[in-house]
Amino acid sequence: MSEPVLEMRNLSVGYYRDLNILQALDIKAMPGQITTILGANGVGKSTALKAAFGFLAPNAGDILLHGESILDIPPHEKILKGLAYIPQNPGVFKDMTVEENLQLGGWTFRGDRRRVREKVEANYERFPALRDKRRQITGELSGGQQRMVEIGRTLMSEPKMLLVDEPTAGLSKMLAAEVYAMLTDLARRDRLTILLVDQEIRQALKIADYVYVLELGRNKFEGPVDEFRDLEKAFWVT
Ligand SMILES: Nc1ncnc2c1ncn2[C@@H]1O[C@H](COP(=O)(O)OP(=O)(O)OP(=O)(O)O)[C@@H](O)[C@H]1O
Repeated sequence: MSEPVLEMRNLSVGYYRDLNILQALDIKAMPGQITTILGANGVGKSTALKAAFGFLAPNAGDILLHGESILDIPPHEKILKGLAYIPQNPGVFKDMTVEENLQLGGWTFRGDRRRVREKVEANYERFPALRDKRRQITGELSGGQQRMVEIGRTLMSEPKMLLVDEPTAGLSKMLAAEVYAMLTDLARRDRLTILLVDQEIRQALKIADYVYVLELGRNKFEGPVDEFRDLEKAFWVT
């Protein structure tokens, strides 16, 4: 049995002192798998990802990357350890071109221009639409295309594990399908480990290997995705 890449262990965390949104949460993301966290609005799914990346300090519990606590490691150093976070709201630099945004994601290569060029090229292969728009100011792109730029920029740093929050929010059906296909590809082909929070329950279940369902900041149930085929039985979905 392999060890988890990322583990939230007994994690209690919130936005105000003593007010825990997540209460003794246990989540494991296994290597090369897509693990999804599902639950009703406001149960704390996004909070779990923010805490995992170090934007919130837990009141109790631990977060482990390859078995080592990362609580004291600031977010930018987590990127150097192969952990990347794609938040819900696109954080692209709107005044810069698409290519400049992608290049910025290559800061981890510390000036190795050839490597940055290679990775930018790899992104154009992944998202051909971005190649066509490479010289365009990112703020002029559609919301969906900006989302692509953001995902592409995150992948520039060659992460081994991705925390992904609502990756298709605001995307057209076609772009959303591309994003899900890309996430599947990253896990199956490149063996990335993915922890995915998604409102699109059916889509998430199509690509996930393992599922956690939260209720009011706590674990409700969990299991391999096959146990969630009967949505009515597993959820509130009708
Ligand atoms: N920045 C914040 N400051 C204070 N409270 C917050 C903040 N962000 C979220 N919360 C609260 O934390 C709780 C969990 O929010 P969170 O965004 O993690 O839920 P979620 O499960 O991701 O929901 P959704 O599916 O609607 O995005 C909510 O009650 C929310 O109001």
